[in-house]
Amino acid sequence: MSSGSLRRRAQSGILARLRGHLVVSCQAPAGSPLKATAHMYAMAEAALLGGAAGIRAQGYDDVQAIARLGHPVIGLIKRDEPGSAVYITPRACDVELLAAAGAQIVASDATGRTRASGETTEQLVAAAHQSGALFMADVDCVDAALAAVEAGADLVGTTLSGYTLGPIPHEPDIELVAELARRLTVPVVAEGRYRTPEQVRAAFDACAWSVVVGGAITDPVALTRRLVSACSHHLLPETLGDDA
Ligand SMILES: CC(=O)N[C@H](C=O)[C@@H](O)[C@H](O)[C@H](O)COP(=O)(O)O
Repeated sequence: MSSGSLRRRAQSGILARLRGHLVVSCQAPAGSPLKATAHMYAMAEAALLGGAAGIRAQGYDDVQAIARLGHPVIGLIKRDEPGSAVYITPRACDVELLAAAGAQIVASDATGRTRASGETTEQLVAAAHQSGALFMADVDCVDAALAAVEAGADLVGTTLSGYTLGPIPHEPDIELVAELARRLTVPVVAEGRYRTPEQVRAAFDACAWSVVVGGAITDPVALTRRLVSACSHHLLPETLGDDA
């Protein structure tokens, strides 16, 4: 058995560690003052202290640092490529890098949109498996999920639901979680716009394997904005100005 297959067999224990648990996505958006590996590492430590079972992390350096904490890591590399809308781990070489950095699971766009490289989901799955990692398909709909499982994905996330067509909804897509859990035999991860304990519970009620929460925990800029929008200075008539 190749070293990749041996390592991958060990990784299936990773799925058991995530079952029924919260995974926290520790990623800082471009321009955030928190965009540094040290900050994301501290964020991951805080999430684990709070009871998260795993971390979703972006970029080689963050994945490598966070993997040292000894908990399951879902790794991805976000990269815009000309001529394609695919930006989550678009290439097989990204998959190999993430596995080398210590990600036991590599997440990649599996929406069915064409990758700039022309590589297929089968090729990215093969790269993950040869590197000893599991492949998480980030999908937006049922058809994409079915195709990803056919291509060999080990787990499927609703990560990209609401991000491939029209305006981004406010609520998470719990219906998609329920539908995928009914139709797939691989674990279904609920991800995207989860903000409250009620939503997390609803995802588990819909048979999610794990729930990934990002911005509601790790984006203080967005969290501050939400509360600032309720402050009374927004309600003052403009004519009063700041000195009133
Ligand atoms: C759509 C996309 O690019 N999602 C990314 C995937 O890695 C991240 O930016 C999200 O933060 C993550 O999916 C968690 O979602 P939320 O931050 O909504 O809890």
